[in-house]
Amino acid sequence: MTDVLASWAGVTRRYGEVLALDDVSLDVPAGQVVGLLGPNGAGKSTLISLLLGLRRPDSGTVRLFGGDPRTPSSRALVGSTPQETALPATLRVREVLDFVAGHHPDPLPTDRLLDELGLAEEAGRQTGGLSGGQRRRLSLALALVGRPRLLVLDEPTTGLDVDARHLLWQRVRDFHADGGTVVVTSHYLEEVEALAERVVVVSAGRVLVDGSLDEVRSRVRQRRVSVRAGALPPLQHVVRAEPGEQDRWSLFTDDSDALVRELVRAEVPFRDLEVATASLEDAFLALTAPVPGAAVGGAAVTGAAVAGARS
Ligand SMILES: Nc1ncnc2c1ncn2[C@@H]1O[C@H](COP(=O)(O)OP(=O)(O)OP(=O)(O)O)[C@@H](O)[C@H]1O
Repeated sequence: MTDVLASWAGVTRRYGEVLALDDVSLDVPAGQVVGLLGPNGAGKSTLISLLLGLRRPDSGTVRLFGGDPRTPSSRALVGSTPQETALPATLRVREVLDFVAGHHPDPLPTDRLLDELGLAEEAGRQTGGLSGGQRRRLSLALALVGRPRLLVLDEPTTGLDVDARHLLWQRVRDFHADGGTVVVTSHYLEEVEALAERVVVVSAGRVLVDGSLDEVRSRVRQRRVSVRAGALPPLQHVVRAEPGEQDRWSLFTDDSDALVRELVRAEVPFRDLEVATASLEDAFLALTAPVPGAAVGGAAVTGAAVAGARS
């Protein structure tokens, strides 16, 4: 049987009136890199905080290494970087890392870690004076120093420049190549693409899609074709149609070439054609639209009906 390192089973969690997680079930087997992808407020951080034993579910069960996430022996095998890194401002980079290393039975050599994360020159600096990127890298070093089996990263590179982001990703890939398991949250498709082999799309507290990177990529990578047109016929290649100002339509599609050909073939008298990459937020909306199978033209019928009523 596959060794499951982390699991949520039928988990629901509220904050007062807010339903942050709604009956979520997920398993993370050993050796996998799982990306939790979703817009702000989707429930990603709540999933993580339950896994780390920082919060309890209202119902359902969360397991870490098969046991209660609050058990100290389980938590010793997890390395995590919280979203907001709170470091003691007056301590030096090496002091903080040595201090945390001292709490683990078999820590990684701290000099090697500082080197790998591009922090060797900052080793003698107080953490209060570090840049955002340096703080994130130190935070990853702290997560790795105890040789965890599971690495939990909550939006690890938000706000970082490209170089800092790539360096951090590389270290996470190395961890995985050595057999490590990773759960990483992000609202960047790019980050999830760089790291994860399996992607779980979370939105409004629910799991929308759970599949391979390729599978999820094909469902969330959409184009927005924008045209001015009075009325639209049903269009097969439209996943979702959104009316805008002055007869403008935003048509979301998996295949913008095919959609434009379809518009021409249907002799739609469109003007001001624009094609752009749809945002992930738009893709999430398409995924939550009540059209089974996402790539069918049902949404276009709604759009056409709206257009017809308006013209
Ligand atoms: N302490 C809290 N009190 C009240 N509501 C909260 C609290 N923490 C989270 N929420 C709400 O629960 C929902 C899920 O939040 P959560 O932080 O888990 O989402 P997220 O996907 O991690 O978003 P982000 O990317 O913005 O961190 C949101 O509606 C959020 O506003």
